[in-house]
Amino acid sequence: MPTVSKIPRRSSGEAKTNWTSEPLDTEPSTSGDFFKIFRTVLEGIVEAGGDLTSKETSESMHQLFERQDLKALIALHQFVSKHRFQSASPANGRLVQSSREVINIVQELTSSSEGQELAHLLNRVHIQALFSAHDDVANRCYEPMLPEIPHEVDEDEGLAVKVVRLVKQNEPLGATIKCDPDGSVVIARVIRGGVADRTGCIQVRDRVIEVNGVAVAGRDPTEIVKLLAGTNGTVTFKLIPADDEFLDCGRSTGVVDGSRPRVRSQFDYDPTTDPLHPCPEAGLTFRTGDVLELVECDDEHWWQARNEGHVGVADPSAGASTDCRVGLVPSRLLQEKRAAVARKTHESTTAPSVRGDTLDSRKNAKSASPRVRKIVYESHQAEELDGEQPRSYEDVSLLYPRAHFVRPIVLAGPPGVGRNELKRRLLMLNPDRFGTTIPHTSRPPRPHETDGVDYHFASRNDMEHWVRQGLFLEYGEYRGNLYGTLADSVRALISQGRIPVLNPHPQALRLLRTAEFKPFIVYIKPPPFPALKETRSTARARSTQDGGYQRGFSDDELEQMLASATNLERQYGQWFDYELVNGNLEFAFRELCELLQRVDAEPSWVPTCWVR
Ligand SMILES: Nc1ncnc2c1ncn2[C@@H]1O[C@H](COP(=O)(O)OP(=O)(O)OP(=O)(O)O)[C@@H](O)[C@H]1O
Repeated sequence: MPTVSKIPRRSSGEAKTNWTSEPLDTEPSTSGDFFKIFRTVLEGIVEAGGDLTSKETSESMHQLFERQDLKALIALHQFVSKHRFQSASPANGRLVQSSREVINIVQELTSSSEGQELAHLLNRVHIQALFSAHDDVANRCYEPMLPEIPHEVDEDEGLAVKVVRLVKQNEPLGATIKCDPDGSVVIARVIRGGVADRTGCIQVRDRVIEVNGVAVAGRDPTEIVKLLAGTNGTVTFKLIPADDEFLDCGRSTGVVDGSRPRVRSQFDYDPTTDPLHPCPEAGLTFRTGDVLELVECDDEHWWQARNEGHVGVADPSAGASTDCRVGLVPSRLLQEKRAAVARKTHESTTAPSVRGDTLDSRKNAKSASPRVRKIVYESHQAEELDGEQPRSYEDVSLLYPRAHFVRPIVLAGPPGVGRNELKRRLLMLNPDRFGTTIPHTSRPPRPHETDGVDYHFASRNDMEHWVRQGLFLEYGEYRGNLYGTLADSVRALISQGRIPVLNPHPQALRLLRTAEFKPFIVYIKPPPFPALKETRSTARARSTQDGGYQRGFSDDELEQMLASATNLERQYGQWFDYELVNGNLEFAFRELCELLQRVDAEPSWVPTCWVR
C-alpha cells in the first residue's frame, strides 16, 4: 500500500501560539483508519453484487486509493478529530510582569539601539494595556467574585424564596421599593438596563424579606434605603417572587425598542431637589429642551427615560445620547398636577392685577377696541403671557429633510446680542438661498427709501385692519407710526424657495412655531460678561440702545443684555432648537453656517403634530 502523505510539519523556527496547550504538529497515525475505510469500500462492492476477484475491480480500487485528494482527505479527517475538542488556553497570566522583567534586563544589559527600541516598544502604553488585558482574561479577572450562596433553601409561609446577590458598583441598584399597607416591602420598580434589571432575577412586586440578613418587614422605606446605602461590596436580597400575574408588569411592554417615543422637556429637573422623587439616586437630571427617550410609561406618576441631550438636529444612527442610563422622571400627569398646584398657590398669594398690553395680535383681534395699542417690548410682559403655560413635556418626532422643503431660520436672543449682524452675514453669503422679510410701516417714505425694498409702505387704516385680522407675526407702534411683519411675507419667501432668516420679537415665536412654518429656532446667547465686554469693545460694536448707533455698549447695557438673556431662556428655552454663543463673531458665524447645513441634511426633532 502507498503511504499516506503527512500533514506538513511546522519548521522549527516558526512561532507557536501561547494559546494552545498541545503542539499542532503531531504526526497522524493513519493506517488503522485507512484499513477501516478500505474494508467499508470492499463490503459496499460485495453488497452491490460486484466481483472482488475480477481484474477490473482490483484496478479501479488501486486507482482510487492512489488518489492524492483521497489521501489528503483522510489525513485531514484524522487531524480534525484529534484536535477538535482542544480549546485555547493561555500559557500563563503574567505577561505584564514578564514584560517588565524583559525591559529591566534589556535596559541593564544592552545599550544597543535595538535593545533600547525593544524596551521602548514594550513600555508603550498600548502594548502594556494589551498585556494587561491578556492577563485579565487569562486570570479570568473580569468575573466578579461572588461569595458562596447559602445552601439552605428557605421556605417562608410555604412560599419559595430566592436569594439574589448583587455586586455594588458605582451605579445605583436600579430598583425602588415601597411598603404595602400590610407592612410588607415590595419591589416597586425595576429600572430598565439598571443593575437589578440586568440580573434578570428581580421583578416588580417581588416581596423583600431580608437585606443583607436584616429582616425588613414593617420597616419604613427610608430605613431600608439607609440599610442599602450603608452596605459595601455585595448586597444580598432574600425575596419572595411576585405572583405570575405581576411578572409581566415587571418587564413591561409599555413601548417597543427602536420605536420608543421621545419628548422634549419644557423644564429643568434635578431629582435630588424633588421632594416627591421615590428614589433620587435612580432619578434622571435634565434641562429644558433636552430630548428624552421614554423607556417605560406604565406608571402613572413616574416614567423611565433616557436623556438624549439637547439635540435640535439629530442623527438617529449616531445617537446623540449624553447619558445612556435609564432613570426615573416625573410623568406628564405628575408634572402637570404640580404645575396646577403651583399656579393655584401663586394665584392665591398674589393680588389680582390688570394685565398689561400684549403683543398677541389674535388676543387683540378679539378685544372690543379696534385701536391698536402701543407696544412696549419688555420681557416682563412676555412672562405674563407665556408664563401661563404649564411646563411639562412636548411629544417630538424626527422630521426628515426633503428636497425643496424650506424651513425658516429664526434667530432669537436678547436685544444687541448680534442677531442682525449674523442675519446680515448670511444674506450676504448667499442671497439666492437666504432671504428676509420686509416689514410694513404706516409712516411716509423718506426720500432715499424705496417701497418694497426698505419697507412696504401702507396706510394706517389698512395696517389696523390687518392687525384685527391677526395677519401680523409681530407689530408695534413707534413715534405714532405702526410697524409690522406680515406672516404672508414669510410665505412669499418660502414659495420662492428661499430660506427666511428672521429675528422677530420673542413673542412672535408662538405664532411662527407652527406646523405650517416648522421653523428652526437658534438661540443667540451672549457669552459671560468678561468675554462679552472684550469682544464688543475689540470690534467697536455699536450699542443698539442708542438710536444713532454712535457709541459702544456701556457696562450697564451689557449687564442688561445678560439679564434679558436669562429671562428669555426661562420664558422660551423650551422652544430653542440650538444654542449658539456669540462670543467671537467669526467663530459664531461659522458655527451658524455649519448648523444650517446640518439642518438641511439631517433629521431634526420637531413637535410630533408637525410630521403627522
Ligand atoms: N460677536 C460679536 N463680537 C463683536 N461685536 C458684535 C458681535 N456680534 C454683534 N456685534 C456687534 O454688536 C452690535 C449689535 O449687533 P446687532 O445689531 O446685530 O444686535 P441685535 O441682536 O440685532 O440687536 P437688536 O435686536 O437690538 O437690533 C453691532 O455693532 C454688531 O456688529
